[in-house]
Amino acid sequence: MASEAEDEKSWKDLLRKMLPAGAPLPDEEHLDYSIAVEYQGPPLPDDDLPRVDPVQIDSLQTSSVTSLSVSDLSSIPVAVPVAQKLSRFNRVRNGAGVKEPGSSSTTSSSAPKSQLDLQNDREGSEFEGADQGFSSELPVQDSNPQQKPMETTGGKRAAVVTFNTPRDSENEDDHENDNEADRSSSPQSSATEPVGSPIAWASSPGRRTNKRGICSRCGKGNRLKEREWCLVCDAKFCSNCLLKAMGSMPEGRKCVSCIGQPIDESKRSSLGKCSRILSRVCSPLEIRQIMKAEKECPANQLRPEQLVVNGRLLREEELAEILGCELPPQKLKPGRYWYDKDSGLWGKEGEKPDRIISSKLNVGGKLRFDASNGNTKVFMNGREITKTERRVLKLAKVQCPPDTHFWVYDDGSYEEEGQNNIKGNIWGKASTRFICSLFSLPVPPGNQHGTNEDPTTPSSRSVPEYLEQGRVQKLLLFGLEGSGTSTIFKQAKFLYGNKFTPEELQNIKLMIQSNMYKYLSILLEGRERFEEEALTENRATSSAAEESPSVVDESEQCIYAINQRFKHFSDWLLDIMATGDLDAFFPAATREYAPIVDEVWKDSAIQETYKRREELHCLPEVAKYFLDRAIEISSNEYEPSENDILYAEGVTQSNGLAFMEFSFDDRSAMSELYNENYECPPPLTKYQLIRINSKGLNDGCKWLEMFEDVRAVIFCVALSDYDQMWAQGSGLLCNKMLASRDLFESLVRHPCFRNTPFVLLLNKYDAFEAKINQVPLSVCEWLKDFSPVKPHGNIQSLAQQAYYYVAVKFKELYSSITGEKLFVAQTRARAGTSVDEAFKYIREILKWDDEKNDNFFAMNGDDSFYSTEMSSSPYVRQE
Ligand SMILES: Nc1nc2c(ncn2[C@@H]2O[C@H](COP(=O)(O)OP(=O)(O)OP(=O)(O)O)[C@@H](O)[C@H]2O)c(=O)[nH]1
Ligand SMILES: [Mg+2]
Repeated sequence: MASEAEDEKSWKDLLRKMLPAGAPLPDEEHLDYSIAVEYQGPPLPDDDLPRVDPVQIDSLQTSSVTSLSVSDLSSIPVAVPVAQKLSRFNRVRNGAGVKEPGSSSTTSSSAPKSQLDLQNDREGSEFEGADQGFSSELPVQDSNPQQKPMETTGGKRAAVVTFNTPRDSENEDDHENDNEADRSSSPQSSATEPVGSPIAWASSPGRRTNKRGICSRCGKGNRLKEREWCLVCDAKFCSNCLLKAMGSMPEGRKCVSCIGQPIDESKRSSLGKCSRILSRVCSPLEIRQIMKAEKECPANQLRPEQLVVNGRLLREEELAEILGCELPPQKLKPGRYWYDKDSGLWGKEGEKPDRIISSKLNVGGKLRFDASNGNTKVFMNGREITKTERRVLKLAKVQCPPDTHFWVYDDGSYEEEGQNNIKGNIWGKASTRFICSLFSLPVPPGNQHGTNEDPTTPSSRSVPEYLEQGRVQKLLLFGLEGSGTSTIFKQAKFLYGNKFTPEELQNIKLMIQSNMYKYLSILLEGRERFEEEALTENRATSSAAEESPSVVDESEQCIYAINQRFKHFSDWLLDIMATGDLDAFFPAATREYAPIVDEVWKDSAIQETYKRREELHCLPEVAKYFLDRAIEISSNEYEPSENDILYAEGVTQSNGLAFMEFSFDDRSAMSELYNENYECPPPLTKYQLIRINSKGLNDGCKWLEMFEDVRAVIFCVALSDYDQMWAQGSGLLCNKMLASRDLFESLVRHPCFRNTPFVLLLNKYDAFEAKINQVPLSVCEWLKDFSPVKPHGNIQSLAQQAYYYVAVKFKELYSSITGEKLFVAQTRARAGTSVDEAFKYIREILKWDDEKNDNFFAMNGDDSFYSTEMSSSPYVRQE
């Protein structure tokens, strides 16, 4: 390792070469402002830089520290041609020291390097400022009280622009580690290590704290700051230190001292993916080179000894064969895999198939029967298949009783072992390919097998998209009956361009028409009940009054009475409903009976009955919406409007499971930032929205197990349910909000969703707003502690306060189970904009979650813009 003196000399030499002949070396005063001001020793010879001992820094007094704010910097000319930027880049590549000589602000042409640094610093500072705006200013928690004055001005963290030496950062790290021994050894090491050399700190990884967001080099920052990670040692750097620590990145993002070393495997998925911070400090051309090197350089490649296939370690040539084949496994990571070379199926050992790769590769050992840990007694090419595979085969109508042995070829054709009779093509049907995609089973890429299905059926229409399963993000939408999941689902369909086909529209029309009869029959039945009750009451009161039985014209006295014609119609309809034969009469009867439906609905007896709709259990809110238009809806020409479809019940209730695929414009403010250096934006992310209604859930939760790679669970709760009762499976009535909470809890605890983020949609906010002033939230046992702050002098409405309170209750519950943060959004599902906002919010959560996992952007969930933290809720009654 070069000594400090040598290192300083070498960068000074380099600087001289870069400057015009005879130009003086820039003085030190812009180098590290805080340090330069502090230096009070005798004048130094030109070649001797002030060396500041970290201990000395510790002892600095606040008064002697000058900080330069971002606004000060803006007066310094900062235009830097690309060539200069590159020359700086190369300088770092050459391993020159990192303690940057500054330039005088007036000699712009003679000091390209330090101007760039200033620019970088400025950019970094600006960004940090923006960050703070986003995070509502989090002060850095610094455990070193002496250090604090260095960074504070007037009690607030100033945007200090310094060229911090690693000595400083070590020092800060030391404090964070509380490692006295380390600290005392620092001055000594400064004698042998070049000040500011990345090697100086990189060779002592023990010094690095894993504190979120703290730069491993300068020791500054907080958990909200963007950082770039070293792919090898996990050290992280702020935008100021990034290039100094990583140099020209010949193997991608590695500290200079980590070059040549294999990457940390947990970061493999981020190879070649540029981060925002990098795109800020490098030009697009540089980024392209770095990303290419990161993906392609030998040191970052998988090594054969990292892979076991069918129980055997791979050899060099086998790995080459896998990686070089036509259809290699994507994103291959070290691990144990199984491979069926006849079908091309490939998966992780003990798991269901993950993808289909090229067949007939000579790699690994022999496929074992228990390779995927199946227990179905159904075998495919000798491997016992998993339950999910069997379920999908069954849905695809492939006969597979126990002890079936299939032989599947790489074109998808299959036969029973030893029968020499091809029975069909497993992936031939579009519907099968769709089901595979839904349950995360692989399908051959491309539509190579054609389709023998009618291209107008929904499943075959969308097939090419389903095949791109790698990029589809599954969103599971749940909720208790009536919470609004199907409304949200339909809104998403309208919003994101999924049109209903003419066939679907026709079915919806029939459904709306038949629902109308259903609603009317509920009203007629209720009317009968109310009439009987009223008459019984009448009889009781009149017999008590007169003591003598008299003939009373009962029908005239009761507001629930209807005329004979209506009575006939009512009896006929209720009989049909009782036998469950409604569909047999429609649509034939629809037009014929439309006038009488209209008349009956407008009849005063029915209107009186409707007034007591709270007592009619199954009458949905939308009954009036449709019955008011009975004639129009019954006509042949009727075409359901978007609203009709939205309000119609039953549109999404097939098997308790409905799905759709969509994508929407991803260019949020954040993604624009991210992509600003790229010519072509990345393809739109596809989402698959899967709605399971609560009936489907009750079914032993069998569906859940099949959705293992869900990106997010969206749980929908109707806010206005807090005063509603609901019949549980056992028939017992309970508060509907409590029932929702219990269902939510059971999903959160479900092992399938252990690592899946949850988003809670508190829906029906409009109905909630209307109700909350009439019915106190505390009628729900779980919400009885709600104590609103009096509206007087309080800008938040009662509904808003109540909403936050409910959100917090769910958040508390969620975090008590998972220790994680629950994301909450408010919706009014009948309004498209509200649902659109909710999905955009969900999209940001997914991006955030991705970035969190990729370690690119270590932001804590607590800082979500949408946070409704407990601490922020003043509505929890303080005991
Ligand atoms: N006022 C209001 N009504 C809503 C809202 N969201 C849904 N609804 C209505 O509430 C009723 C139930 O909504 P659905 O979307 O069918 O609820 P679900 O979750 O699908 O329930 P099931 O279909 O019973 O499984 C429908 O009449 C919707 O029109 C909302 O935000 N505000
Ligand atoms: Mg519904």
